[in-house]
Amino acid sequence: MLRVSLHRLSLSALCSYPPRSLSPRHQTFSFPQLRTRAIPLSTMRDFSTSSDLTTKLLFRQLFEKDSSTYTYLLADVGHPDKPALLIDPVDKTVDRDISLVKDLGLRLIYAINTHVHADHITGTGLLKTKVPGVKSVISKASNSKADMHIEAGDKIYFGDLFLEVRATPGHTQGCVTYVTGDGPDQPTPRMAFTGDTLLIRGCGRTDFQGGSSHQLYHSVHSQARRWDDENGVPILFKTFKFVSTVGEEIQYNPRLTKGEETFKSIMENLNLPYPKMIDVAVPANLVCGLQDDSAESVAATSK
Ligand SMILES: N[C@@H](CCC(=O)N[C@@H](CSS)C(=O)NCC(=O)O)C(=O)O
Repeated sequence: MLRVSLHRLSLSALCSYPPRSLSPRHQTFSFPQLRTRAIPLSTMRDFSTSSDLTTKLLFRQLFEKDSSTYTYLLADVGHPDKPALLIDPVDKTVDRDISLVKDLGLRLIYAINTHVHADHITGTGLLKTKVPGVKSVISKASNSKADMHIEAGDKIYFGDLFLEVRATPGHTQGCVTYVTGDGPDQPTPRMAFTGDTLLIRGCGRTDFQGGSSHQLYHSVHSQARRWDDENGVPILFKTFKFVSTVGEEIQYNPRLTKGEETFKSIMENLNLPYPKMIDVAVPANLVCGLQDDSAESVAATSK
């Protein structure tokens, strides 16, 4: 599933927050600055938006029903190229995503994963075969194949806008959260795409792929808690509701409002069945969803 989530990483990575400054290798991802007209954010209905957000950032929340995955499309429509990125695309819905990108006149430049998913096959590899120039992105700590390996503190530019990378370990090894940029020209309110770690009134399971309840708990309580102090970063995510905030989850999340020992006990006793696709999805997602560089995804070839 794709939601706004937190992922698992080392303590040193967590300590790297706030993000370090942009290194030259990341500056190569930026685009020249430009602005354009307002685009309404019809899917962001639970909190107010500023003029910055509505004039520059195009945002769409997309859904894949079989795995209940949310994919997010973001674009800088203030830039002449309208550069766009997809966060957590699913192989089954790649054609839908490409159609939308075309309809909106966007130029897709990145296909990004929050982590190595266990419940669906990523669409990043397939997007690369179908859309020239698209680069796949995943965290270095995930030990997965991709064009770009990011880590805490990195910035991913699309036009004048950017996402900050924050290490949020706990659900899987290498989980990261992507947070929209901070600054006078960046959209407000800021948004965090947490994948599966922090969910609205829930959190990702921690019983496989190097999951750790201890790390997940500290991702939220030692790190994400501070995000609200910055600007009130809302968490955009899936399942029943569209939007929450880090602060709201810290106050009301039935798992994460408990002490760490109680949280660990809750997580140890979830008794969830393994995701149906885990044996296919994890190996596939370690190689961008494609067994090789052909245009067929693992899901397509295994049917
Ligand atoms: N029904 C799904 C798997 C459901 C599941 O285990 N979800 C994961 C995220 S995908 S690995 C999870 O962390 N759930 C947390 C929870 O509290 O349910 C399937 O079979 O695909």
